[in-house]
Amino acid sequence: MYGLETKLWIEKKSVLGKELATILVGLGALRFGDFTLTSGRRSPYYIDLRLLPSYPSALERIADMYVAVMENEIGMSRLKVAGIPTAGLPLATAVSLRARLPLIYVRETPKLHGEMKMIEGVLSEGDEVVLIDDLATTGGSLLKAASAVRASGGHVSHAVVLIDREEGGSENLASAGIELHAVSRISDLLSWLEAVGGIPVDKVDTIKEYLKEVRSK
Ligand SMILES: O=P(O)(O)OC[C@H]1O[C@H](OP(=O)(O)OP(=O)(O)O)[C@H](O)[C@@H]1O
Ligand SMILES: O=C(O)c1cc(=O)[nH]c(=O)[nH]1
Repeated sequence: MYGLETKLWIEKKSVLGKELATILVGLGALRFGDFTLTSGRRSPYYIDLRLLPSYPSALERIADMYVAVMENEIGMSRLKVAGIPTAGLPLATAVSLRARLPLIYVRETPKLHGEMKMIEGVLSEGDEVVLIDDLATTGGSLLKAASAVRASGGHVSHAVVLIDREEGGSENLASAGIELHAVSRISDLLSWLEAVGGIPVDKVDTIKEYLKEVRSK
């Protein structure tokens, strides 16, 4: 059985998810069409969280949601946050400012001039690093960043995203010893939007069908 504090956090997190869904729909960040994802997978929906930094008040609220997840599910002492460019970097920067935690960022490929680094900022042997990205699909981008941080001596046990698209990311990260934390899962966002009529019924069905198909593979 969960303790009272955990039950309270579950309630709070559910409210955060509803607020997140409202922000996403309000900003037009939830798109429908035929999208090729970074993993090569084809998806009938896409969430564009790169819009968020163009709306500072929304970005600030979103940063506080990440911080709430970190406080309640990870603990905040002696952490560094690592932003995963491109989408994750402005979000991690906002989290770093709200939580007063040091920021590093992990390039996708090592820089080919200057200091030729893959990781920017101050990372020391043994530092506890929490990865921050906008969302997880397969978890491949987070795994790649975790490898780079670990190769430079950092410890990575947690990753935080706004949205878990529930396409294997959590399981793939768990096999590398990383717990995935998400402000909300796509299925929870969808339930709320369906309940309040936040998106058309045929769009809800499109995502549900897609999730069913992904899960059956
Ligand atoms: O869990 P995964 O299967 O790795 O997919 C999720 C990743 O895909 C997107 O990044 P993208 O590669 O489009 O790069 P960008 O942030 O630079 O636009 C997103 O921002 C995540 O980083
Ligand atoms: O998996 C991805 O590449 C991806 C999915 C999504 O919804 N949004 C995004 O920016 N990337």
